[in-house]
Amino acid sequence: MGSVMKVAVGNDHRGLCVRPRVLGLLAELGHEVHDLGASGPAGVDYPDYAIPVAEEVAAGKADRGVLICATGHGMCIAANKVHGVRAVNSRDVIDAELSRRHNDSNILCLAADLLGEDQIERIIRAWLLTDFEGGRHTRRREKVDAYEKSHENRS
Ligand SMILES: O=C(CO)[C@H](O)[C@H](O)[C@H](O)COP(=O)(O)O
Repeated sequence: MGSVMKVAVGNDHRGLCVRPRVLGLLAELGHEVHDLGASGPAGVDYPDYAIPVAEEVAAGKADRGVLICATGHGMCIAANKVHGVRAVNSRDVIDAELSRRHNDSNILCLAADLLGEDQIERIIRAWLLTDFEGGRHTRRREKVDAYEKSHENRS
């Protein structure tokens, strides 16, 4: 059992089908969930869900974020526009674990169209439990952070 975290969650219309399972899993694991996802089937736009979740994580209001759309790609692209976010789109457990161990990923994006619900659950469980390894990976992450900082407030 890992530590309890605040997890912000977002989905678009294509992620709606797995939303109940994801929210249920996070609650079952004891995490504090902030649900910012679409609750109905009407077509919506993924940036409207990715960016609020990313902003919560970047501001420290949430420790982690989980975003679900059809492919995970749109959510990942949009979330990574917010400074301080390290969003990844993971298709399997090893991929998700490596994104934590080496990249300190703080948002996990998932493809509702390409992954079954059981696979999504396995990926989320592993991602939440895996720690950042630090060491040489910190130096690399800091280079990304430094680039981001040096480009803040540029238009
Ligand atoms: O996967 C997505 C973005 O990467 C989104 O879920 C989009 O909805 C997807 O691109 C499909 O769009 P559509 O309007 O649902 O056909």
